[in-house]
Amino acid sequence: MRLTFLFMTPLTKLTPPNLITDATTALLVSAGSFSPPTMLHLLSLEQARDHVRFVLGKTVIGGLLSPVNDAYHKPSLISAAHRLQMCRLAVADSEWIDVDEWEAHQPRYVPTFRVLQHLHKTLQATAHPEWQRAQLYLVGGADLVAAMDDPAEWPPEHVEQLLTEGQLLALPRPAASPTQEAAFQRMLQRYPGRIHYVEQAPVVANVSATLLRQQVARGASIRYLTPRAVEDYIRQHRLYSQ
Ligand SMILES: Nc1ncnc2c1ncn2[C@@H]1O[C@H](COP(=O)(O)OP(=O)(O)OP(=O)(O)O)[C@@H](O)[C@H]1O
Ligand SMILES: NC(=O)c1ccc[n+]([C@@H]2O[C@H](COP(=O)(O)O)[C@@H](O)[C@H]2O)c1
Repeated sequence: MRLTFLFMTPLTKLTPPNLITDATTALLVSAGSFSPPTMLHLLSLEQARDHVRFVLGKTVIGGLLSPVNDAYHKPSLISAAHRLQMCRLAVADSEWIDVDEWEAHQPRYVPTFRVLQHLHKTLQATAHPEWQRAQLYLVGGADLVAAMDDPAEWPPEHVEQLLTEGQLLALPRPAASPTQEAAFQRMLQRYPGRIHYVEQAPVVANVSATLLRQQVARGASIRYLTPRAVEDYIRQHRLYSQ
């Protein structure tokens, strides 16, 4: 039997309730493959936090990376054990971003709205109203939002549930195709006020996990594209090198 209950969402990096003076609080979560995590995954959360603080006027109590379950079966996925460890290394020096292992340790694939549901329940189970009332924001690239327009990939009821549990915070991603652009615009129109677009994000970069895997496979540098500890881990374990 797998002891999935042992993998609790970590709350240790959340802003202590006694330091929260704002009435409106937010928790940010980034769900993805993280195969491997890149600097842009981390920068996206930093830029999302600034947007929520300065534009939406809320106190951000924390940020989480939620690596997808192995059962997602995306061809580029390596085992969750490696992806979790790389994510832990990536956020080790962050005072506010942590890794939520719950999704990766479930016995099957977890649709993203369930990840948010689980976070909501976790916050409700604390004794702190400042955390309990935190609004959940799923942070991702505009490509993630565009993908939600495709019912074959994202069943509409999953998107509806997701936007009942929380809101979306999208960052620009370069090299979007016209089809993706159109899908993104349709999503913005379909869910007014539920999708926030950080159009003026100070840093927009064409960095993806795919790029890092390609760099490693051809023996090229990934320095500064991911934290040094992640780079070292990739080399030590000879990941992505075939
Ligand atoms: N350069 C980037 N700018 C903005 N968002 C990004 C960037 N890279 C990744 N993201 C977002 O991070 C989230 C997690 O994505 P994921 O781990 O699947 O990354 P990816 O780099 O797109 O992966 P892959 O290249 O393997 O498809 C997604 O919402 C994705 O849009
Ligand atoms: N129906 C769903 O909830 C659904 C569908 C597709 C992708 N996702 C999520 O989106 C994230 C990014 O996936 P990709 O790496 O395939 O873009 C992952 O966390 C994945 O679980 C969720």
